[in-house]
Amino acid sequence: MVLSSDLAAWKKLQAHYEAAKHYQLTDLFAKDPERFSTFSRELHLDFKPPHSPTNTNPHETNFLLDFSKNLIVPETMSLLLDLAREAKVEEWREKMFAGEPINFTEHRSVLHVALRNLTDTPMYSEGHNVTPDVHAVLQHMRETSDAIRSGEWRGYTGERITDVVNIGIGGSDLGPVMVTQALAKYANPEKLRVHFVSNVDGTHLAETLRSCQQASTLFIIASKTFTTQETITNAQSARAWFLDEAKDESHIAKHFVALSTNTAKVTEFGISPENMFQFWDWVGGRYSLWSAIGLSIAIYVGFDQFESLLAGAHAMDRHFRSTPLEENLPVLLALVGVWYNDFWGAQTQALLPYDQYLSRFAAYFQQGDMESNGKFVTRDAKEVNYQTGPIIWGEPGTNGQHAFYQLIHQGTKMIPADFIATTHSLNPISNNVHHDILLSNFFAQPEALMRGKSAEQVYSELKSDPTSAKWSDAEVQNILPHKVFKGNRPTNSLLIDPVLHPFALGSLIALYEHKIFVQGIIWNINSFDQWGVELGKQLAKKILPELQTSSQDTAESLAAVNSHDTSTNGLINYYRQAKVRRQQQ
Ligand SMILES: O=P(O)(O)OC[C@H]1O[C@](O)(CO)[C@@H](O)[C@@H]1O
Repeated sequence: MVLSSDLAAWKKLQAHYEAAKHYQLTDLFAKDPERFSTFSRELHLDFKPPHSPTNTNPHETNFLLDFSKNLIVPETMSLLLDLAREAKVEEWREKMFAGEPINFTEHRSVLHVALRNLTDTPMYSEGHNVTPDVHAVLQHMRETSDAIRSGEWRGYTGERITDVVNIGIGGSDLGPVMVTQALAKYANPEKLRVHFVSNVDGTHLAETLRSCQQASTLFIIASKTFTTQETITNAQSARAWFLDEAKDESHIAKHFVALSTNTAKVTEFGISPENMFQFWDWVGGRYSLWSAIGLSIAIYVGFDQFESLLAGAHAMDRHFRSTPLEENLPVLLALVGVWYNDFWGAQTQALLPYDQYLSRFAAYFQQGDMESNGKFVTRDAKEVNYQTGPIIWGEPGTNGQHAFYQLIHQGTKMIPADFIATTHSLNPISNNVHHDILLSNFFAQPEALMRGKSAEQVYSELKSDPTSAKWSDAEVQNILPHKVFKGNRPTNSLLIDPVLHPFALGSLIALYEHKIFVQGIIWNINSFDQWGVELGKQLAKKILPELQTSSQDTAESLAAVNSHDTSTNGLINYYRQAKVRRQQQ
């Protein structure tokens, strides 16, 4: 396979689209009373970590995926399933689980699924059983997080740790940020706070450290490569801040730990090997929250909760690996996404969690999806002639409703949207009235997007309203079109039952990870490398020395930089002049 658009099912879908583009969702529902049951799936997942009999957290969850409010009929789904089979989704799925080096541009397996394999079943990365290695690091994480949470781990003055600062970026930040927010209910921030510093902008570190004390702060330097400029710069500045107070470098051992694959660089930084948590190059950065990168999560909510998160993901892995495509939730989500992305010309995919705990969910999957599937050549190095990964965006409901939903309802773009909610609130305050209101919006928005509001409906509303009833016909005709909603806008609704506990969250994240995997296979791209982030980094390295000025420089004497295009030169020179002018004042 070279171009997916050459596949027979792709061509059939193109032909099918010619009929589908006239579909009206309301008609499809009117014609088919069984539509909801045809296009929805319930899934029960459970899995108990076999080696943790004392972990009494819930280890089961239920999902209801309703994809009936999509511009599909049974034939659409059957063609999309044909496409998945023709693209060899099942074979590639097996290759991933078998640890084959499917990330071929970096010669690596893609084995984040092994990180949540809490059983003794061997999983191999290119012939090596990684399960014992994974379990050993998990044990190290358990011991360390227990010691920090219990107060056994003390800082250099004998104080207990009250603040943990994770310094990392991209996959070494976004997952722990998202999950610690999502599981805040399970934490005790009065005893232990976590902070995340990612931006190389000094403001991020400086503002974070304002509420921390050296004697009670633990820094986690999270970097797979341990060469990422932002992270190493922040780590060096954190080290300087710490030593400014602690003075003696030997105290670093109690205040700095590293999460990395790069032992040499970690040692060079001054962190001892026993404070290093290993992971492996078969863990992609954006799939690494399940690895040692999750240490801040384990410290914040406790290792048992972290383990339950892994168990939830493992349960979803089992579902993904063994369930026929027709019943497979990640596959179904992926296929519906491909339908809009490649046949309807949709450019974006909104993720709209009606759950404040998931406030960073869309931000997390911006990296998860866009770094994975933002590719323009196939695995066989041919330029695609179809769309690959969509633009991912979103905010929690109901906030989004008061911000950007106007465009989703009445704008000119098709925005497929996933609505996500739980059946129960972890905070059923005021007799659960908040959750009922939240969920009434969760149900209403997809309904409104589908049904819209016709000119006739608007007309009768205007006529029955005492103010507008007095309007002239001309006035009515002038206002009326502004109040029309065309509707027919597609959505998925995902209900999680009962609550967003760690197991459920783990399953949810893995659901979207596998969705991204399936789409990447269908587009015949390598979803596991990220060369697209390199060029900007290379140019920044070249520019950095050009920004240097000396204390002798004046605005008049400063030589102009002219090694770039005139725009880049102009911007750099403006900055250099501003620097020098400031130093002259
Ligand atoms: O963990 P590291 O090596 O510091 O990398 C951080 C991030 O940088 C990237 O390589 C590029 O943004 C991501 O894939 C990765 O998550």
